[in-house]
Amino acid sequence: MQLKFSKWQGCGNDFVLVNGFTENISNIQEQAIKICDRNYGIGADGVILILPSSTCDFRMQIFNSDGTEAEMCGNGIRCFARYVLEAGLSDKHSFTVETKAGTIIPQLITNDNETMVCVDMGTPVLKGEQIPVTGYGNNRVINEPLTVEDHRFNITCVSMGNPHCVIFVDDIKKIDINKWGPILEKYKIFPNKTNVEFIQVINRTHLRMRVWERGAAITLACGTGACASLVAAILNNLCDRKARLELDGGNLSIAWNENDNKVYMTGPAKKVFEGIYDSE
Ligand SMILES: N[C@@H](CCC[C@H](N)C(=O)O)C(=O)O
Repeated sequence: MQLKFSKWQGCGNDFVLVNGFTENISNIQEQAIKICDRNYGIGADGVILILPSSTCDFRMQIFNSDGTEAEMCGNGIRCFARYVLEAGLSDKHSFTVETKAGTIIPQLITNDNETMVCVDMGTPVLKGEQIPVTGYGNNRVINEPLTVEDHRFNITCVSMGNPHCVIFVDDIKKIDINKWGPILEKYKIFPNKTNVEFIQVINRTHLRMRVWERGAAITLACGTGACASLVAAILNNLCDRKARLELDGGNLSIAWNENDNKVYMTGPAKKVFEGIYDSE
């Protein structure tokens, strides 16, 4: 199979983008594992398909590096938006994208030769059963104690279409993400597993974040995770409605708007290279 692709990154969270209008991948989940392999494949945190939609301008599908399909991807949708314009699939600078998390609306903004993408990420989901997190019914899960292997965490759970478990820590450098990330990702109260964010509050407009992603392990950034973390910080009265999220791979500006209850994310997206992938 020969596949035309381009490789993109948003804050170092990297993706292989494939134009589903012209390319056809059979066994996408199996192929995503091979494509994302950093030694034997192209190497990426995920594979994103750009597809036609019957309800929106486009449809996005995102597969993690372990082949599982996720509902949404914040860094990925910014790459998606720039790809659509660059590939000439649209000449509009804002359009609607159908995802498994609902309709997402990115908008491209160019200032001083730099293009950023501002995304209407929709309304955060806060009810336990809808996130989903078991054991809390339809209540919110805010700063709830969780003891795992004798270690006590305090968790705040938010869905941005995909599930996130946010943990505030005093010193992010002291957290062993490789140990706790996979344990929490698969912990029994998360029926669909979860992404796990560790946050150190620097001040009310600056949060430092590290992430363990469901289906992908540690990544340099997670856009939906940054949105969920800002919401979690506001729910715990730790920050203002708008803040800078400092991730390992760059910065995102996130705001939770009081008027429409939606979360807005602004950040970069860049093409790294393009090519043809030859899979056996
Ligand atoms: N990195 C993405 C999220 C990708 C999906 C996630 N691993 C999941 O399984 O929910 C982002 O930028 O949001």
